[in-house]
Amino acid sequence: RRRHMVKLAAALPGPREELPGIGLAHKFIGDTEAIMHQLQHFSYECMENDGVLRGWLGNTLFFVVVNPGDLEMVLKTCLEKDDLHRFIRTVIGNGGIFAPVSIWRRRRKILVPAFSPKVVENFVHVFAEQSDKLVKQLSRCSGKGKFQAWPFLSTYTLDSVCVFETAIGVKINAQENPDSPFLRAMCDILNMICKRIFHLWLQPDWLFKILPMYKKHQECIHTMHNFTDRVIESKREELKREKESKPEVDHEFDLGAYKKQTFLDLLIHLSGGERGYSNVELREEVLTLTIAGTDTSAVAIGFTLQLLGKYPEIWENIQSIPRVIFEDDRMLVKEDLMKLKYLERVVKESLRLFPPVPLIIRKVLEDITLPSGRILPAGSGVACSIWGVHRDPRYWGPDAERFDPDRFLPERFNLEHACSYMPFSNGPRNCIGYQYALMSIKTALSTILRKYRVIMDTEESPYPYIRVKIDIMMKAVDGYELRLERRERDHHI
Ligand code: HEM
Repeated sequence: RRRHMVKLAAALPGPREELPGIGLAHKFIGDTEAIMHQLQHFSYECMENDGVLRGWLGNTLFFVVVNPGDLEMVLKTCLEKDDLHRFIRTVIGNGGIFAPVSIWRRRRKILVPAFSPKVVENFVHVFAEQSDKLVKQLSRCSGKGKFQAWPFLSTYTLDSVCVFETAIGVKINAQENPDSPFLRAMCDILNMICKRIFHLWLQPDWLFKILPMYKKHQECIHTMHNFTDRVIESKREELKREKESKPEVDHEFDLGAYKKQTFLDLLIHLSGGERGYSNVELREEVLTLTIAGTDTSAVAIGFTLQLLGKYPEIWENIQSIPRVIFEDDRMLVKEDLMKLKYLERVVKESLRLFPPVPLIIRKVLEDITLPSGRILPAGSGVACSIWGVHRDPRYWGPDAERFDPDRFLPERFNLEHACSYMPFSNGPRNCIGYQYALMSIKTALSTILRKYRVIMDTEESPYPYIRVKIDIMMKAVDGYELRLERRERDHHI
C-alpha cells in the first residue's frame, strides 16, 4: 500500500524546496507566523501547478488542493479528519468538529436543530447585550492612541457563544473578567497544539512528555476541563431543582419557544435529557462549540475593523448604514441585521481575503480521482486551501487580492462554482454555526461603528497587507492593533 502511495505521489507536482528524507519538515521550524507564511506560499505554488501540490512531511504525505471542483469532491467524499487533529483531541476528546466519522454523525444530527434559524435568531439579543458591553469596554481605549483589540474581541465572542452560563452561579463573564483562567488556558493550548501539528519533533508523545511545555499543556487542559465540568454539574443541578419545584409543569422541550439562550440546555435536551449525553460527552461538545465559535468570529471582527481603518473610503460607505439603526442607543434587533447590506458585503470580503480558517485538512481513506484528473492515494492527507481558492485569479479575476466589498453585490457576484468562496467550508461537514457567526459579527461591528471611527495608517495599495500567524485559526500578528475615535453624533449620515 505504501509503495502504491509513493508511486501515485511521484506522479504529482511537488514543491521546489522538498528535501530527500524529510520532505518539507525544514520549512516548518519557525514560529506560527513563519508557518502561516509557508502555508500561503504552498497555496500560491499550488495555483501555479494547476491546483494540486504534493508535499511530504517526514514520511507523511499531504496534498494541497485549490481548485473549486476538486475541493467540492474532497469535502464531500473525505469526511474523516486528518490524524494531525489527534493533538486537539487531547482537549476536546470526541467533540464533533474533529471526531471520527462514526461518532461525528450522531453528534452532528443532535446539533443541527440547535442551529436552526428560529433558534439562532433568538440569540440576537444576547449578541446585542454583549456588544453593548464590548463598546463600554472599548471606551477605555478610545481617543488614547493604538491598542490591541484582540482581548476585547475574544472576550466578546466567548461571552456570546452562550455555553457557560447557569442560573446558579457559574458564569464566565469574560468581558468583565478578561484574565479568566479559562480564556488564558484556551489561548495557550491552541498555540501549543499548533506547534505540535507543524513541528515534527513535538509529535511523539514520549518526547513531548519530557519537554517543559508538557506541564503547561496539561495544566491548560485541566483548567478547561475543570471549569466546564463545574458548569455542567451546576446545570444538571439547576434542571433537577426546576423539575422538583414545578412537578406539574410539562418539562418537554419546545424548540420553537426556546428562550433560555444557552447551548448547554440545548445539548442536554436534544441529546435526550437525562438519558442523553453523559457529562463527558457534554464537556466534549461544549468545548467544541467554544473552540469552534470563539476565536473564529473574533478574528473575523478584528480583520474587518483593521480593513475599515486602512480604507477610509469604505468607512464613508459604512456611514450609509440605515439611519434607523443609528438613531438612538437602542439595542439592535434581528430586523436591523437584515438591513445592513453594505456591512455584510464588507464582512464577506474580509472573510474572503482573511479567512479565519485558512485550510481544512482531511484524510484520504481510499484513492480518489479528482475532477481535474489527478489521483490522491489512500493514506495521504489533503489540505483544502481556503486561503488559496479565495485569492486565485482564475476565479476572482486579475485583481483577486484587491479589497473590494462590491464584489458581493448581487449583480456582480456570479461564481461559477460554490467552492470558490467557502470561509465556512462546504459539504456535509461544513460549519454548522455560520448563520450564528454572521449575526454575532454584524451585531458587534455595527454596535462598535455607531460609536467609534477606526483609525489606522491608511493603506496606499488596494491590496491590503496584514501580518498573519496560525494558531489553529489564522490571526493577526499585532493582536489587531488599531485606534478608535469617538464619532460625533451629528456628523453621521
Ligand atoms: C467567522 C466565524 C466562523 C468561521 C470562519 C468558521 C469556519 C468553520 C470551518 C472552516 C469549519 C470546518 C469545516 C470542515 O472541516 O469542512 C467549521 C466547523 C464547525 N464550526 Fe465554524 N466557523 C465560524 C464560527 C462558528 C461558530 C460561531 C460556531 C458555533 C457557535 C461554529 C461551530 C462549528 C462546528 C460545530 C463545526 C464542526 C462541524 C462538523 O464537523 O460537523 N463555527 N467552522
